[in-house]
Formats: sequence, C-alpha cells, structure tokens
Amino acid sequence: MSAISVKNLTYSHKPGISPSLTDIDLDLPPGSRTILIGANGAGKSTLLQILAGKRLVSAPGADIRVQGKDVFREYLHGVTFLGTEWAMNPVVRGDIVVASFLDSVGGWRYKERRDELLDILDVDLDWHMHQISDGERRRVQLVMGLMQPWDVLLLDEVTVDLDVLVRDDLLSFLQADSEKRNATIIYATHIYDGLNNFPTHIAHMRFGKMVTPPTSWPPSASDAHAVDITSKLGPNPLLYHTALQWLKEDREHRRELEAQGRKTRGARRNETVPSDSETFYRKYDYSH
Ligand SMILES: Nc1ncnc2c1ncn2[C@@H]1O[C@H](COP(=O)(O)OP(=O)(O)OP(=O)(O)O)[C@@H](O)[C@H]1O
Repeated sequence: MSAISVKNLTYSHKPGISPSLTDIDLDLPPGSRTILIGANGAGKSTLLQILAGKRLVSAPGADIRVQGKDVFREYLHGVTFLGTEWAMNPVVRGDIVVASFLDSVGGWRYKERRDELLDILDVDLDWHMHQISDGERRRVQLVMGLMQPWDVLLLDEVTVDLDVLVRDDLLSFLQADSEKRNATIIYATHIYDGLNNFPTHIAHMRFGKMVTPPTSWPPSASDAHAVDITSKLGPNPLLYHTALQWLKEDREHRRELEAQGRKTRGARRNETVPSDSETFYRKYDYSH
C-alpha cells in the first residue's frame, strides 16, 4: 500500500479563480522522505494542507489517500501536519510556562520522545510562551507536534527560523525516526543547505503542476527524471544546485508565458509616466 496516493487532484481556493493545483498525481511508498521544491506560489502548502485533510476537494474523480484512508471521509490516525500558521495562534502566545503547556497537550503520554525532542530542540521548560522569540516558539511547536509518533509527517517550511545547529539535529532525528519506523515525510522548504542526505525523493512543482514527480534522490540511473537532472548537472548533483536549476527553469518558463501575453511581474518601467504637476506624484504609486 502507498503511504500517500493522489489521483486527479485539481483545486481552486475559491470558485471562479484559476486552480492552485492542476492534475496532481502522486504515489509515495512508506518510509520515503520527499522534498517538495517550487517557487513561491507553486502550490506546495496547498497540497500539504489537502493531504492533511484541512481543505476540502470537491472535484469529481479526485482520490486522495493517506495510509490508504480517504482524507476527507475517514479519521486520519498517525498523520501530523506542521505548518507556519501556528506561530500566529494567540493561544501559544499566552502567559503559560512551556512545561505546563506541553503537559496540557499530552506530553506525559510520550515521555521518551518528548524528552529526546526537548534535548534536540534545546527547549527550556521554564520559558514563558509570551516572552520567547519566534524561533524559540517554533522549537516548542516542534516538540509538541513531533512527540506523538507519526506514520506520515507533512512539514510546511517549519525549520525556517531555527538556528542551523538545531535544524541539523532535528533533520537527523527525523531521518533516523523515519528509517526506524518506516514512516513517511513530505517536506516543503526553500532551505536546501544541509539537506542533501535527507530525502529519498525530490519533486518539483510549478504553477500548481507537478512538473517532476517524486524522483529518487540521490539520482538513480533507472529513473528517467533523475537522468534528466544528472544530464544537466553531472552525476552527483547537490540538492541546492538541483533546486536552483529548477527555479531558473521556472523563471524561464514564466518569461516565455509573459512574452505570450501573461501578466508580468516586477517593476513597470515601460509605463507612460505622467509629467504634469497634477499627476506628478502618481509615478511613485503603482495603485494608480
Ligand atoms: N487562501 C487563498 N485564497 C486564494 N488563493 C490562495 C490562497 N492561498 C494560496 N492561494 C494561491 O494558491 C497558489 C499556491 O499557493 P501556496 O501557498 O500553495 O504556494 P507555495 O508553493 O506553498 O508558496 P510558498 O513557497 O510561498 O509558501 C498561489 O498562487 C496563491 O496565491
């Protein structure tokens, strides 16, 4: 059985707007660790939220299963989603001590993992949640979110405000945990440093499409998409260089679309600037 299986997924955040995900098909084996690579707005978070059952997909023909279960109709046991929105939640900014906070969310049930994570993430149990930095609050979130063993872990850019040492230790923990328990991870990130040995697969999203489906990492000669990577970057590419190559291809693709009439981004240097006194200041304001 696949750990994660997606068929025919097309999704719009609102009716009438263009889809954020189009024709996504995915099939990930248990124990795999996939890094999702894509520019801002490529659809990574939307996909992870759907896999976590946080967004309802109504498109006929779509079939989204995690651990064999339909994410919208069945209870997803053993699936953990950790995203960035948590840090905005007023509850985790209240005047509560970390030790009490972790107890209140059931930390005593998973003492061994909780204590291992407290060490790895270098968390002080006496911290007050309303008096700590964003990175410290993130570390508490990670202890809370990871202490219960998961079969599938969906991570949306949660290591962004960790210092590199803590991030490195955390990635080692996640990799060892996934290997030990044959647990599956999908991780969307823009930070590729230090990540080279982490994934078993990498995937590339562009404008809501999966342009390179999960592909073996390090690249394997038996995988056509991996061969495409090595033909461009040589036999042992770094993840960082692979991501850079894909993002450059994305930009080229976007420029081709813009040349064909797609709305452009960036500064509007070619616009006619009004020069009379009445409209002088408008040139500083793109909203006019
Ligand atoms: N709540 C929303 N309503 C309407 N459109 C949305 C909403 N959330 C995201 N989108 C659009 O969906 C597309 C995909 O967004 P998504 O957040 O999934 O991208 P992402 O790859 O995770 O980007 P990033 O790397 O910046 O986190 C974008 O075009 C975005 O503008």
